[in-house]
Formats: sequence, C-alpha cells, structure tokens
Amino acid sequence: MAGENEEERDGLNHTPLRIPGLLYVSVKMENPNLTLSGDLLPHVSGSFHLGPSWDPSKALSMERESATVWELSFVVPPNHEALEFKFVLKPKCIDNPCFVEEGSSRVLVGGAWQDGDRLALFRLDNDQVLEYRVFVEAKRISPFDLAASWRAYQENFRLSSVRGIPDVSINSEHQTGSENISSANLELDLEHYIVPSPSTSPSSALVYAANITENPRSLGGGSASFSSSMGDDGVPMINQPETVEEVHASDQSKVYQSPGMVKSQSVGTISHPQVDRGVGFPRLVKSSSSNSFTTNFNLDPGTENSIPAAAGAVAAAAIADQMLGPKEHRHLAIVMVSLPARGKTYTAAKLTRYLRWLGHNTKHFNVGKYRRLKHGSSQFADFFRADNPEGVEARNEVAKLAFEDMISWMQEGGQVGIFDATNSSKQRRNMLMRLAEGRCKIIFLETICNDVDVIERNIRFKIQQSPDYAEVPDFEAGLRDFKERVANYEKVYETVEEGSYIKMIDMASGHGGQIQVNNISGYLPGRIVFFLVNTHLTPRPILLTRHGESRFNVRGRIGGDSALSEAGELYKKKLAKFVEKRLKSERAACIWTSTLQRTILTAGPIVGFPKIQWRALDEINAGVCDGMTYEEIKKNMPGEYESRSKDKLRYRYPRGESYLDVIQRLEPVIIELERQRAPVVVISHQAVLRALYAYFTDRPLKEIPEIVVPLHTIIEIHLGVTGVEEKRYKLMD
Ligand SMILES: O=P(O)(O)OC[C@H]1O[C@@](CO)(OP(=O)(O)O)[C@@H](O)[C@@H]1O
Repeated sequence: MAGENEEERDGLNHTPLRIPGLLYVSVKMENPNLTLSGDLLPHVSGSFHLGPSWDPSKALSMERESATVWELSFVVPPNHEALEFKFVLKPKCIDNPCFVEEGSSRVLVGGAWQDGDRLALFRLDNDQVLEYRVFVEAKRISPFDLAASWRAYQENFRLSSVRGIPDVSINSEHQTGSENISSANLELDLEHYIVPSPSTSPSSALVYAANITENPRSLGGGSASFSSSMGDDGVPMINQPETVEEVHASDQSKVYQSPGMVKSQSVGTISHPQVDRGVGFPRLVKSSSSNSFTTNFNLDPGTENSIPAAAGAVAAAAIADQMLGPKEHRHLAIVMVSLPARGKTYTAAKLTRYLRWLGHNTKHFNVGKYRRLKHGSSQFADFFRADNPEGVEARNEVAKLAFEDMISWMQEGGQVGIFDATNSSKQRRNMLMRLAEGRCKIIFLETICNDVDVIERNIRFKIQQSPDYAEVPDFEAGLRDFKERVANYEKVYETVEEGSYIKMIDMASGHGGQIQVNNISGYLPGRIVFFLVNTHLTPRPILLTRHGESRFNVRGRIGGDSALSEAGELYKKKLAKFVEKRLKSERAACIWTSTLQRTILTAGPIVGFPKIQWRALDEINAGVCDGMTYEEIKKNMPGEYESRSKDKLRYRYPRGESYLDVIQRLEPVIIELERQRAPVVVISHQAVLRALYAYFTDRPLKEIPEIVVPLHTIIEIHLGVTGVEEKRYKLMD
C-alpha cells in the first residue's frame, strides 16, 4: 500500500525490482576416522533435475574441505522441489564396487533435511560399518552476489601464467619482441619523472638525528602546549611540554584523536577501548594480587602501553618477559656509550625507529638537547674538559634531568628508553645505574669506531648540522673546536666492562667489525642484538613500487591473483627501462617480488638482476573478502566493513590478516633490507609497501593503513650515513 501511494505521489512509474534470491546449499560429510575410510571417496547420487543421477557411476564427487570433511555445494531456488539423494563411497580404483549409504533416500527441502541430520552408514564387504556425520547449510543469496562470486572464482582460479618460475631467478639475456629494451631507451631522463614527495616524508635535506629526539619535559617550564611524540601504536603521548628551541622535523602539531579513543585522565595518554580482533589486543594485564592473566579494557595507568601494539610473537614474547622478569625489567634503558662522532646518535635513532615499528613504545632521549636548552648551544671545547668542575657538574646535571624524564615517561607506560649521551666514564655510568635502581633495567650500547675516515666524515657532518655550531660561521674553526672536544673526551674515556652490555666495534664501515655481548637475555634485548648485528651504514637506495595495475585493480576488487591490465603491462616495460637506467652501475642489485603473479609479471622485463620471490611480500590476506569490492563488503558484510573503518590497523579480515599481522611478517624483510649492501627493488603491494615505507620514514603505526602508495610510482628511499632521504618518480598517470 505504501508503495502504491509513493508511486502515485511522485508520479513516477516505479517498477518494483524483485530480486528473487537463490539458496546456496552446502552439504557436508565428516568422518574423523580416516584410516577406516581409506581410499573411499564421498559422492552424492540422486534423482534431481540437472543434478546427480541414481546411477552411482554418474555420482557427483564431493570436494575435500579438510582432512576429514568433504563438501558439495550447489544453488537452487528457495521454493525448489524436494531433492532426493544418497551418499555413495566410491573407491579410487574404478574396478572395485561402490558403497551406497544404508537406509532410505535423503530428502532436502528448502535447504534442510526432512528427516534431520542422521548419520550416513555404509556397510562394507567385510561387514564393517563406516559412519559419517552429515550436515547441511543453506544461505539465501542474490543473483548479483552469485554472479560476482562466480566472476571472482573464474578470475582467481584461472591458471597463473607465471607459475613454474623458480623462487630465485636471473634472466641476464635481453628479451626480444615487444619487451626488448633498446639502448636508445636508456636515454630516459629520470629527472623528468620526479614528483614531489608528501610533506610527511623525509625531505632531501638531511635532518640532524639529535634534533628529532624527545623534547625535554623537565626544562620546558611547564608549558601548556603539547608535543606530538608517538607512543606505541602511533598513539601520541601528550604529556610533554613542547620546547621552543628544537622542534623536530617529524613533529606534527596535530594530536590524533580518532573515533573510539579515550583520554586516560591519570596519565594523559590516549588508548583504544574497542574490542580488537587482531592479535596484540585486548591487552593482557597481570593482576597484582594473583599470578593469573586477565583481559582488561580499563587500562591501569601503571601497565598501560607497556605491552606493544604489535602482533603475534612480538606481543607474546614481550608479555612473557614482562610477566616473568623482575618488575624493573619491564622497562628497558639502552644507555649509549661512545666518544663523540662515533655514530651513536644515528644508531640510537635507527634502533628507536625499528622498535617503534615493531610496536614497542620507545623514545630517544638526547642529553645534548638538554644541555643546549639549559646552558645554551655555544659551548666550546673547554666546557667538555674533565678538569673543568663547572663543566662536569653542568653535564652531569643535564644527564640526570634527561634520565629522570625518561624514568617518568617509563612510569607512565613507556617501554624502551634510548638514553643518548657519551656516558664515557665509569663514574657517569655508575650515577645512571644508581638512578635506574628498582626502576628500569640498563643495557649499555657502546659504539667503538677506529676508522679515521668514518670519524672524519662524522665530524664534518656534525659541524654542518649540529646546533652546537650553527652560530660558528667559520667551518674550519668549528672543526678545530670539535676535534679538541673529542680529545678532551678521549683523555678520560673508559670502555664498558660493567653490567649488561652490547659493544659494536668498527661495525659502521660495513667491512668486518665485531659485536660483543655480555649478560644479555630476554626477548627484547635479543631482538635488539639481532637488529644491530644486521644493520650497517653503507649508503644505498631501496626502490619501492607497487605492481603494475592489475585486472582486479581495474574492477576495484581486492586481493586475488589476477594478471596485469593494459596499463599494468605498459608500466612493467617502463619500470624495466627505469631500473636499467637507475641501476646501470649497480650490478649487485636485486629485485624482490611477492609470490603473486601481478608482481612477478611486473618484474618480468627487468633483465640482468637476480629476482627473488618472498611470500612475506604478498598482499594483506583479505580472507573471506578476497576478490570482493569494498562496496560488496559494505553491502554483504556491513559489520566487517564498519569494524575495519573503525580500526584499520588492528582489524583482521575473517580468515585473513590485519595490518599488524602484515607488519609482523615483514620483520625478516626489514632485517634483510638492513643487511643488504647493494640496491634492492621491492615490487610488492599497497598494504605491504605502506608498512615498509613507514619503517624507513618512522611513521607511527596508527598512520600506516592510510599512507598513500600510488600505482606506477617508484619511491626511492636512500639510506645513508646520516639518515634517510626520499625521492619519487612517477612513470605513468
Ligand atoms: O588496506 P587497504 O586500504 O584495503 O589496501 C589493501 C588493498 O590494496 C590492494 C588494491 O586495492 O592491493 P594490490 O595493490 O595488491 O592490488 C588490494 O588487493 C588490497 O586488499
């Protein structure tokens, strides 16, 4: 009635669209006792129209769904005629007899058995009886869904044209035909393709690593403004007064407040109360009164943020460490030790970036920054003499302030503090150990460098970049002063022999070197050692690109394993020319792809470099949503769609992955990228490249799912002795 009236009211001739709907029926048989069923394969034999026939030789075979379950699915109208059938076991060897289930035929009406889920019994030759449990499931679906799923099925299961390529391959021959890359093409002017990088990425101007460390809260004069330092999972800690003098490049003045976040009154951090289906959340919290673990959504200020947002093993191991170790070991201070210009601040920054990316709440405290704020930036060599009592006193004072700030932050939930100063005498280190007692565990990280070239390069960079010499216009005068400062430190330098320590000796040059480890145990210290063993400062580029546009991309379908579209085909050729030109003098370079054909095909025309397929580089697994469009997910699975929109980082597709899962599986890729000394071209996927890019550019976890990684664009990350630089080339629109 309402419909008729509406039609009349708006004067339009609405023909109601009737979606008849169909029943998708899935019939299953289960026999947990595999040894009994042996070589007998479940089939369905029946009398219904277009379906199986009663002739057992024409029975339809069921698909094996798991080790013990077989399935047959079909689509019927909801008001279908009664379907009559029986289960049949057919031997693999066609000469042997079939076994038809005992009892009367089964009748299926409207997607349900008429006589209930009775067992299927088969009497074998030797009078042995086999029992199978039987289930039926029916779902109503629209013809549109049916068509979409059929299309997805067709596209997904079309045999990949690239299977058969070994995991590692090298085609050093130039290819012929349309994929030939002539030498004329090498005239390609790379500069022509450069496009600006987003404002949030590292610029081509290098940033002095000490400038992007924590802003001293104890020296901020209680300012009401807040810095935007990121806590774990990229949620900003907002309790730190911002200082005016040094605001680091990646400080963004905004404070992120996504829906569903609450501000905890007691400590001023922001945390997520919503239920998460990804691992690592809900957070496990140990009750203080018992040894049991509880799930706690009302985070206790003492424990919040102390468990990483990262997934799986990372979270599990960190939790185990926290639960089993002494209380003070729940917070870790990595105390740097070295002479000036030994790359300590750079190593500290790199370690901070790695731990943050893994989801550990980590901060870098640079004592130099405190010193400049408290005593001004123009302190010359005399200030650093060990026989200058005022200088010593002033330096100890700022070290204490920075250390106390770090401890306060830990007590608010911070997990790993990287304490960056020379800490080069036993006396200073004893002071720090006393300050840490009962509050955090200390590991000393000493960097020793005997390579005069590396030291000279570091010193020159320091004069150019450090605020200490910003007001010294004469470079040579700065150089002399800084060398004198280093000499002052050398006179009293004492290598670490106490406590827990990691000593990196001549690791910076990338040739040989040594790492010594003393009294180190636990998950996180172990990871740190592993990272440090693999990292080095050899400058090299890493080129990140998505595959050429895929057929699924054209249709807006996610996941799958489709081939390239026409535009994608063109991109792969352009990319090959680009790589050949960009890496022409880099014969040790390597091409990494995922195991999905769109990346392997994209790498196809690149010649002369080894190609390696990594499963870890496969796109985020969209589970049951694989092959759907975002619109289809929204329409058919609104709950899933909404959960993902609310928390894309932690949302895990049913039977698929979350971004946190992707980050976790990428850790070996990061370690390998750190370890490589030659350029690497990574041809992968949107979600994966977001996570890799975030690592190199130190973007908070929370932002990862929204990072823009456009198609047909190469992001060149340059890892150098002084930091990370980025360049983008857009080869096609
Ligand atoms: O996390 P979102 O934003 O959905 O992005 C990931 C999606 O990107 C896509 C394209 O939409 O990657 P890909 O480049 O590999 O085709 C999907 O396959 C994948 O699910």
